[in-house]
Amino acid sequence: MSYRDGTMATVTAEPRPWLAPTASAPVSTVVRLPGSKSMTARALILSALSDGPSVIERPLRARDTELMAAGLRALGVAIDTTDAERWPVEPGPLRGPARVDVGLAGTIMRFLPPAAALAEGVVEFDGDPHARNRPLRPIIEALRSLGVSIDASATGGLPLTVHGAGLVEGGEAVIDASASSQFVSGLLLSAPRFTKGLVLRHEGPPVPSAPHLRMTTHMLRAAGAAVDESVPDVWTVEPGPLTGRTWVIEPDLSGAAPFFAAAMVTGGAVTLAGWPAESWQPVGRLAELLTSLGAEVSQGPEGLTVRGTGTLRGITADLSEVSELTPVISALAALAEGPSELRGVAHIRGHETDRIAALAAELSKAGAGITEFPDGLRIEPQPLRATSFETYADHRMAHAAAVIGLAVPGVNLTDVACTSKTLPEFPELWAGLVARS
Ligand SMILES: O=C(O)C1=C[C@@H](OP(=O)(O)O)[C@@H](O)[C@H](O)C1
Ligand SMILES: C=C(OP(=O)(O)O)C(=O)O
Repeated sequence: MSYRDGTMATVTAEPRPWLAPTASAPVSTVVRLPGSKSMTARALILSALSDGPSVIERPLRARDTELMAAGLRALGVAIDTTDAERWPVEPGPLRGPARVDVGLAGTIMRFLPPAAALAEGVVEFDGDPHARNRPLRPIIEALRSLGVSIDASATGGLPLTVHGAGLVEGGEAVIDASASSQFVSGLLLSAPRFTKGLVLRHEGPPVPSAPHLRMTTHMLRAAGAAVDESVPDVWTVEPGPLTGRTWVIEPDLSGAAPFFAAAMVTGGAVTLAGWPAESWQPVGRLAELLTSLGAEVSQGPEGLTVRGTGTLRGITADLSEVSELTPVISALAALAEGPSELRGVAHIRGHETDRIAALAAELSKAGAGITEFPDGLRIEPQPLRATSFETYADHRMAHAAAVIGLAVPGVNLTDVACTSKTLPEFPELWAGLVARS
């Protein structure tokens, strides 16, 4: 059997030890960052499932999105990623056999299998060693209940094989999406193409990352789908065509978080250029959190600006809506004037690494007082010290270490290359930021 191979774009960079630069003056600058990972991923899937061509403007070009594009190409979609600013997508009949490398991307391992189920032929999925530990079983079981044939590992995750039948019947499904909102997003994104559409009901502890679910439903509607989410924990997607269109991707708000943190730690100001007047990302929640930590947040024609005030307060916060911000907020908490308690994020133990355990271990090594809870951390600031900071192949652990390094000389990251997951330019952008301080 000959495979079209979606694994060729894998850039598993060699570990790159890195001494985090320390800031000697306030960081004050305007940063230009690439597009949102989450929006780029959704735009790629929706464009691939549309009945005409699309263009993705200002996409994120990073490991997660390049692997997503490679996976879709392996299924027969033409995606030209030559121009960093503009990716034309030409959908074609989805077909296997194909192999998809998901890297360590939750978006790929949860968004692509439902699309692969629409293909004709066998589609195999695997990824980085740790990707095999990330939760997947609920979405696989939901797909099976919708009539899709899938072989998964004994643990219910990767590696897995989807036996695409060229169509998915669809209908009603029940899922426990408390371990990841991406289970819901993944099913909804392909649902307009299911013969009967989808009525998906969540049963279990609350679904995290509500803003990401809203991003999914907004983008589905923008592509012409009829979606109803008026009943809590129930999403209804009518069957129907998706329309090709131009997607303009917003700058990545979570990717901007460490840069905003740099302004806060150094008493400077960082503006994220190109921030839209209306956003599909949870900018209100981020502004609220940074303000309670002591920052001033404002929006103007130049972009979104975060200003450090010289005060960094500890906070008590439920981060379930914006859980991917936990590492950077934890770094700020470790440098704050008083203790913080960050809760509501049990599911981030299933992110790129067990982020609660990883933050507890590395912040303790740096000298902070840490109490670990099943769903979060209490952080007691103490004078911090030089340390070897393990990054666990997790881009956001690297961001957290970089933020601490601004204030603490001698923070040595075991690897900064893991930032290529969402921002390959991170080390250079960060060094430039500090050099200008
Ligand atoms: O749908 C998405 O694009 C994402 C949803 C969230 O996942 P979880 O709900 O698993 O936290 C978020 O943390 C992740 O970085 C991106
Ligand atoms: C949780 C994250 O990623 P993923 O999309 O791989 O789940 C993240 O980027 O913080």
